[in-house]
Amino acid sequence: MDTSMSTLETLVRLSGEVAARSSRRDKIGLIADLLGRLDGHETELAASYLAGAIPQGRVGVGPAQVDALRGLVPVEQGRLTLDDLDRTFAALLAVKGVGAQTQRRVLLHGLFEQATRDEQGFLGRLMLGELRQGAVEGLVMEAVARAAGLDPELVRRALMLSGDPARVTRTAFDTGAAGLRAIGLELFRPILPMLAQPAEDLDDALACLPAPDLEFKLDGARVQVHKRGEEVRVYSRQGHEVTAAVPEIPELIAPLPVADLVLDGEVLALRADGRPHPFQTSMRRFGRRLDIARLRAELPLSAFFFDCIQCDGTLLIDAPARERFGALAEVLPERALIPRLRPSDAAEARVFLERALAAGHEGIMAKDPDAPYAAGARGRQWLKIKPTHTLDLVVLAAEWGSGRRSRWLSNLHLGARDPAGGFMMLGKTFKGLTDAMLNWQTEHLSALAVAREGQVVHVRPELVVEIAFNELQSSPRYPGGLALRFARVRRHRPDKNADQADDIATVRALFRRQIADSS
Ligand SMILES: Nc1ncnc2c1ncn2[C@@H]1O[C@H](COP(=O)(O)OP(=O)(O)OP(=O)(O)O)[C@@H](O)[C@H]1O
Repeated sequence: MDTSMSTLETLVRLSGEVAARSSRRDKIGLIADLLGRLDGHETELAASYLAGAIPQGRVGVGPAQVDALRGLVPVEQGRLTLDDLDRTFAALLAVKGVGAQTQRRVLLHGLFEQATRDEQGFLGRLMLGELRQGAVEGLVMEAVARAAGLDPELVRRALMLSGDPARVTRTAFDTGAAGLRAIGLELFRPILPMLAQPAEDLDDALACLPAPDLEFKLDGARVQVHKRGEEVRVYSRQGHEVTAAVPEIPELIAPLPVADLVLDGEVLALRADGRPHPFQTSMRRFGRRLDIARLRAELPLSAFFFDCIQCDGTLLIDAPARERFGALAEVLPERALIPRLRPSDAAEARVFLERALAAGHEGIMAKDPDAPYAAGARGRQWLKIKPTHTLDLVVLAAEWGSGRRSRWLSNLHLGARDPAGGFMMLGKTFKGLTDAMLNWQTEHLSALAVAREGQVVHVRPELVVEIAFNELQSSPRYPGGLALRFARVRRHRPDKNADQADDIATVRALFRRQIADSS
């Protein structure tokens, strides 16, 4: 390796080069070259940091602290090694008790004072989790496979199960294919959820999956539940532990007579008549830390499970969906199973969709009964069928309101993700926002503010919002050449990261379909 540069400097430079290249092969080649040149511990650290993951997990540093650290005078010539970083992260986690804050500050200052300007930027993003993107992780894992001469599928699977890029890299280089195959699912370490693709409508879904299983699509929060013996923990879609907020789930799952269990499902608040509360109401319970007992009496949560990833010592991830659902039906009481049907024809499917909508639900899912559980993937094995068009977009800026709304950030500037990096603005809206939502977004967006320009507050592109709209129109005003018509906010999606928002390719595909439908 280039001995005139420290390993951190090399890594940061490479990360910039990878972002600048558009070809996936080039990106993988660059990363694989670096991994091949490093040795031992530094290889696994490099893979992990490039994938945006700190092997020790979260280091508990917030945006304000990072801003202060980035204000420190940088060095001209980098000298930090990846081992230096690793030691600092380990030390940060080890400090506890009286004086811990001061000690943490000293450690962080020590690190940032030895970093170049670019390294400071990289470290900040790494600690805030901003580098952790599925797409980048995929590239790094392919590079590991290439550098270690292994099947990329094997590496991808090991990462999916362990969620730990450093461990997968170490195993790939140390014990190869046999080691990777031995990596199983670890209880109490959530895996990425399988995701769905939108179908245009029921006919489109049936054309794609002629003999699907249909399920209600409930509008709540995704949960992954792990159980070992009596111990049960619940994780959000993002992999954060939320057990304390949803005591109904451990109460339901802990007594089940199986040694271990990993379940996938949705939790939501139902009214006394069994119809769902609006999503925002369900979210008042989910993710809550305080006052749970009181709120629980007022707003009880119900969990509905639709997948079983492990049951009683058997990993079911590669088993066909029908088998996984069979396992679910065997262990869970009927009331905790998602309403589900294998329709014998299109008419029966339509009745099921109408039943779901009449019961106040969002739509239905069509699932391939033979498909394995594809963690982290958004494929055609799961199709979602919803009657209205919605997109998950990212807030790029917000404008202070006027009149009654003058104390709130109101009009949102919305962008779709650009797979080449950044976001493409598609329009603005202040419609659909209740006072509670205005309060919430004003607080959250203020914390993300980076610059002010008159009434406009530019923010870090992190908040995802679900936008309903009537149609797309071509527009020379916006960089993607498209704009939303009659856009309104359906809800904030704090459960999603910006890299999970819809991308411009999805928007363009919608536009093409719209043109085809109207011609
Ligand atoms: N029966 C079901 N099977 C799978 N997912 C379901 C089901 N019912 C509700 N859901 C929810 O729908 C989502 C599936 O759609 P997708 O994978 O596209 O996630 P999403 O982007 O959050 O979708 P949306 O915004 O439409 O809820 C899941 O994440 C889950 O939270």
